[in-house]
Amino acid sequence: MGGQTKTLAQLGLTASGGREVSITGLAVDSREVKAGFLFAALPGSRVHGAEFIRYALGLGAVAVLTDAAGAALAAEQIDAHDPAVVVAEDPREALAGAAALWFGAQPATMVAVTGTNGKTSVSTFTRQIWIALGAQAVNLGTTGVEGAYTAPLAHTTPEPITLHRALADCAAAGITHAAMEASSHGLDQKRLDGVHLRAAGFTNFTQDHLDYHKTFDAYFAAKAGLFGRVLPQDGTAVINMDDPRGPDMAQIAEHRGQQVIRVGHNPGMDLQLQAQRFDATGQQLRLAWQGEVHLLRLPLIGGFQAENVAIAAGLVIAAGAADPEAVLRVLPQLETVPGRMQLAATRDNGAAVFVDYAHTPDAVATALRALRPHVMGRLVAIVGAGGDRDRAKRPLMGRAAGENADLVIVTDDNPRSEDPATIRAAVMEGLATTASAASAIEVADRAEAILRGVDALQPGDALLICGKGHETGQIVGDTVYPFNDAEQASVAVAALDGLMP
Ligand SMILES: CC(=O)N[C@H]1[C@@H](OP(=O)(O)OP(=O)(O)OC[C@H]2O[C@@H](n3ccc(=O)[nH]c3=O)[C@H](O)[C@@H]2O)O[C@H](CO)[C@@H](O)[C@@H]1O[C@H](C)C(=O)N[C@@H](C)C(=O)N[C@H](CCC(=O)O)C(=O)O
Ligand SMILES: Nc1ncnc2c1ncn2[C@@H]1O[C@H](COP(=O)(O)OP(=O)(O)OP(=O)(O)O)[C@@H](O)[C@H]1O
Ligand SMILES: N[C@H](CCC[C@H](N)C(=O)O)C(=O)O
Ligand SMILES: [Mg+2]
Repeated sequence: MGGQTKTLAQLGLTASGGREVSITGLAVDSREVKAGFLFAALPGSRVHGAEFIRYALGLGAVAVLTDAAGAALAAEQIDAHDPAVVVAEDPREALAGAAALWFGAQPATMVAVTGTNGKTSVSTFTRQIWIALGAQAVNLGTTGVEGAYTAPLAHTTPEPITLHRALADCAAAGITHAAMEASSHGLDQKRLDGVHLRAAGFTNFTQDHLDYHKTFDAYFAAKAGLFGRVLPQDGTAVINMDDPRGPDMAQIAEHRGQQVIRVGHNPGMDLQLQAQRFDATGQQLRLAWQGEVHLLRLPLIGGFQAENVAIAAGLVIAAGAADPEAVLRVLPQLETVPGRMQLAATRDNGAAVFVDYAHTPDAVATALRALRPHVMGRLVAIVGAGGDRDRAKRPLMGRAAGENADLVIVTDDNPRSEDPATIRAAVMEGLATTASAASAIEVADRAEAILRGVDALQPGDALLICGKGHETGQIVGDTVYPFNDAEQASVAVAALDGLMP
């Protein structure tokens, strides 16, 4: 980690007995420990990280950060080695603070966004607005670090060491503005508690990740932590009040003394979406900032993208510096977020093929309904659900597709360790009670599903390929096979319209 050393005190940590050591780096996984490191032995969902203390000491760890249970496990493993042991009530929170202090720099102006759907879209639009206004900006999340500096990320909200390394790299590259995604896992595990936020946004709250959170209340509480804990009191909350849980989130923010920018369709909103008109390539939007009306064109498909744009505009305004009128003036420059209602191909007969990342019941319904006003003919949907993820959402995704498309093709989407046929059956089961049940088909091979979906398109029809968005692989077992929905859409159109050799 760059040859630097820091004492525990410099990282805000106090070891038992007041022991002080200098450390040369931090690791959350024992396998990544190097000589002189602090090993954060965290309680996990499968195993307590403290089980690996002996291993970490063998690799040269000189300090251990853990909780009381971990300290008891540590006592059994500390023999010849004598590390400094920091016992924290919440070691994940302590690690977040320590990682922030270890890496030091982060972009001066940072905002975060949470919500079941729309985080990548809002953070990407926020970055695009900042860049249009002349700032050096990035977004960080599902699609990596993007914008004026780029780097890959494996998670939507990385654990604190990876996150603060990325933020420090951004700052070193001259990035002054960053918009990040706050996933519910990330919030629950306090991964972003060391980030200095000016503003935070909330998009919506519907079903996902119940495999991890177990209940809707626990899932909501994790998201609410962005306003109730991470965003400081002098920060500004930007809340989508159209969502049924928006008012609850606004109340949590106000209770903390935060300013609230309200976004929504109803009168009285700070950013009010007054009217939208859709056409084949985008939409016309009447958007008012505190009563001042602006008419603008967005080259974006889907009414919900205007909501995401309004939240992004709210975050840029909330983060300060830019004049709100200037923010609204650059909105027509926004571009489609890769894999979010992205026009991937057009058939010779004019029918369009869109790729979208809808992987929750609400997203499937929202994306299909949003496409409808842009389309004159029938809507064809390709849908599948991921393996090793919330099982309860599968039939609901099938139903959402069946209720909102005219023809549905059910296929595979990252079955991972599960039996793909069982996942497809659960999606089909949800479809069974819908109007599209009779015409629905199951096609295991995703490339073939796309070919058949494209083949079904008549003039004026559109196909929405749900679930993979920007992804470039199909995960079967532990193998990632190259797969790209947008590419497959182009291949299918070329094959059917006779452009293939
Ligand atoms: C379910 C989940 O969030 N797991 C996170 C959690 O791990 P865990 O509690 O499952 O860990 P565990 O396997 O029980 O092990 C406990 C501890 O022992 C450590 N360990 C384990 C083995 C070993 O040999 N040595 C060792 O030190 C582990 O690093 C861990 O700290 O704590 C770890 C350390 O902070 C995280 O790396 C890990 O994220 C894993 C990689 C993950 O895949 N998370 C996904 C589900 C995730 O976070 N996704 C969200 C949401 C995306 C979305 O919005 O859809 C994201 O932000 O990406
Ligand atoms: N405001 C919204 N309301 C409802 N659905 C939305 C909204 N924004 C996006 N979606 C749907 O959710 C999908 C994923 O969007 P996006 O990637 O922005 O969400 P995310 O919250 O970052 O997802 P993830 O949890 O995977 O990080 C989109 O492709 C679209 O189908
Ligand atoms: N961040 C989400 C992405 C899901 C995308 C979909 N293609 C799937 O694999 O289910 C998750 O890991 O649950
Ligand atoms: Mg995302």
